[in-house]
Amino acid sequence: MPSPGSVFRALLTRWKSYRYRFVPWVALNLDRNRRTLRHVPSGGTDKMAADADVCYSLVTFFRALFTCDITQQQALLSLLPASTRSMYTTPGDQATPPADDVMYGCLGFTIDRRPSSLDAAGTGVFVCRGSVPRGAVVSMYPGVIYQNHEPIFFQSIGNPFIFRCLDGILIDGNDKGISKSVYRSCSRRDQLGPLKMCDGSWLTSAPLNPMAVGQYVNNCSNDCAANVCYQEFDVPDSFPVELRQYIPNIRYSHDVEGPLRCVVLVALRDIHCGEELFSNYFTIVQ
Ligand SMILES: C[S@@+](CC[C@H](N)C(=O)[O-])C[C@H]1O[C@@H](n2cnc3c(N)ncnc32)[C@H](O)[C@@H]1O
Repeated sequence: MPSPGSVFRALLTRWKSYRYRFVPWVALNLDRNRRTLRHVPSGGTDKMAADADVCYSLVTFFRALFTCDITQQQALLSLLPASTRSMYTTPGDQATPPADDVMYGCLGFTIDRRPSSLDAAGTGVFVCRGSVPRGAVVSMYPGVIYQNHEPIFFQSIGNPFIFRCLDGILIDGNDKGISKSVYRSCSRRDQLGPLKMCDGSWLTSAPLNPMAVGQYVNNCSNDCAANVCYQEFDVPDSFPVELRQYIPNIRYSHDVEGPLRCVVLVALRDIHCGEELFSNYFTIVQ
C-alpha cells in the first residue's frame, strides 16, 4: 500500500504538469505553424470589433430569436416590467421558425458544423447560407467559465476544447463527459423559475442559438489563412435579462463578482457561402 507521502508527491507531480495539457495540440504543432502566430502586446486587447458593436449585434440577434419564440416566452414576459413587455408584440398563431432561418433573416448568413475541409481535422464550422461581412460577429465560444484559480484538473484531461482568454480566464467548450455535466449543473443552479441565465442547448445537436458552435472552429494552416479571430466580450449589466437565455456561457462559481466573460469570433474579411471558418490558436501574449 503506498504511503500518504508518496500519494501526495504523485498528485503534486500531476498538478504541476496539468497546465501543459490545456492546449496539447498547440504545444505539439507550434513549430509547424510558426508563420501563423498572432502576437498581442502584454495587457493589450486584440479587438477587431468595438465592444459596443459586439453587444449591439448579439442583442439584435437574440431579440429576433426571442420575438420569433414569443408564444413560449409568456411566463417569462409576465415577470418583466411593462416597459420591457411593450417591446414585444402579442403572439399570433404562427409556429416558432427554425433558429437558422431567424439567423439568416437577421444577420444574412448561417453557420453550421460539417466535416472539415482539412485532412484529419475532424469537424469544422462552415458558412452555410449567405455571406459574412468583415467585422461581423460570426460565432460564440460556448462553455463553462473558470477564473484563474478555479479547479479544472479533471475536466482538462484529454480535453482539446479548453480555450484560454488573454487574461487567463478559461472556457471549457467540451460538449461531452464531465464538462457537459458541470455545465448542466451550473445552468440549473443559476435558473430562477422561467428566467434562464444561459443556453445549454449547444450541448445538443440543435442549438437554440446557432452561433454557439465556435469551439468547433479549426486552426488556420500555412495554406488556409485565418478568416476569424477570437475576441473577449464581457457582458454588461445593461444586457437585457430576457435575452440572457441565449448566452452559451455560465460561471463555474456563482459568487464571482464582475461581468460574465464570453468569447466571440469576428470575421477578419468577407467570408462567402461554403467557406470553412479558420481561427488562430497561436496567440502569443508578449
Ligand atoms: C477545439 S477542437 C476543434 C474541433 C475539432 N475539429 C473536432 O472535431 O472536435 C481542436 C482540435 O481540432 C483539431 N484541429 C484543429 N485545427 C486543426 C488543423 N488545422 N489541422 C488538424 N487538426 C486540427 C485538433 O485535433 C485540435 O486538438
